[in-house]
Amino acid sequence: MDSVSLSEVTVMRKTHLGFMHSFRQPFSGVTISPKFCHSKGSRAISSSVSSTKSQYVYGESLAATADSDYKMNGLTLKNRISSVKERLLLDAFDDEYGGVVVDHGKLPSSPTVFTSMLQSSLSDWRRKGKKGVWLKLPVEQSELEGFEYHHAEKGYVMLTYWIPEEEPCMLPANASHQVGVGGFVLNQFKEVLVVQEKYCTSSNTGLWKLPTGFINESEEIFSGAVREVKEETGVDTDFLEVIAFRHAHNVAFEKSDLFFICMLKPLSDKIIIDNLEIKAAKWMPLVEFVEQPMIKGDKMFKRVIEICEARLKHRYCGLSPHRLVSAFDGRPSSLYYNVVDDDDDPSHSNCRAEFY
Ligand SMILES: NC(=O)c1ccc[n+]([C@@H]2O[C@H](COP(=O)([O-])OP(=O)(O)OC[C@H]3O[C@@H](n4cnc5c(N)ncnc54)[C@H](O)[C@@H]3O)[C@@H](O)[C@H]2O)c1
Repeated sequence: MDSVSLSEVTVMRKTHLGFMHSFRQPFSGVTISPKFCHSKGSRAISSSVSSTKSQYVYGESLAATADSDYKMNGLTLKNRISSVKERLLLDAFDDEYGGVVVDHGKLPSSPTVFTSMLQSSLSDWRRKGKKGVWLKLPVEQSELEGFEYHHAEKGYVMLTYWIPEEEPCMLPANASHQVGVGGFVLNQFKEVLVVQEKYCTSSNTGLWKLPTGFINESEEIFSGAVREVKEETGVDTDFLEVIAFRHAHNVAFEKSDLFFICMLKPLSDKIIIDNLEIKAAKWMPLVEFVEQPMIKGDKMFKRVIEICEARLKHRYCGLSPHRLVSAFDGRPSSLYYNVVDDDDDPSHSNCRAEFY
């Protein structure tokens, strides 16, 4: 992913950012402490940028005394802020996970003001019990001599520069997708394993849904689905098939989303929920699950359930993973396909597998 996830931003007087020495203010006075947030799943960022516009709009009625002028939020202000720095906070929005997203369009141009506002803002967010802070550093506000941001990981920011002026830039773009998985787990009583999420949009409050999550870096889809179901519900499962996948765009900070819906066979039935993410989990009769207005009225989930039901009746067949090494790149990998009929060995057909 190409955004920096900051669990903590420490403001210091001197610059310790290595290459970021070349950043124009306001960032050259800021050190990002390496106290990184452990991110669950492959996504270092989340789709939570769909934030609710809210409170942290400050900076008005400044009784500043003058050293030099600077611009902020369209207002001409003074650069001496000692008398007001406690009151000056960065513009930010709440996200749906109890965090804040700083409005990067309204960052002050003065380094002193930025440093002070960041300090005050962090104190304010801490006091209010906020969790994750998202702070985007626009490339326009840096002096990188023509370099562009390519992507960022926890320990670095990768920059690129294309030298030949007469040739188009051929450097490959950053990764464009996040990969999610959902588990459809059905028991012998025709009950499906469902959860209620702790953090969700108001329209989804009370919805019983399939366990979903993101796969980790270098994790297989089949093991990621089993892990997510285990983490959220405590139920052990065996992977059976990818039943369908959805491709959606502009989901997380402009990145696309691949969502693999997987059929899993339950190996246990005792539910132990993950209190951090999940409000409740249970085995719910499939008929009741399907009757929920949000499922009934949602084209995707309605179709997913129809496909799963067709699969239960052996009228449909999903894709199962087959491990192989391709001579093309020499890497072990998983090829997902279905074996509908294998005359030599009918037991090979993944479409004959039962669910419980
Ligand atoms: N949740 C659904 O109802 C739903 C519906 C359709 C598709 N999907 C797919 O499921 C996959 C996973 O999506 P999801 O909705 O389970 O993921 P999500 O956005 O709920 O994130 C998973 C967990 O990560 C944590 N998290 C995410 N962003 C955070 C933030 N900004 N701050 C703090 N914590 C944060 C939360 O604990 C959250 O429960 C995706 O591919 C998505 O397209 C989900």
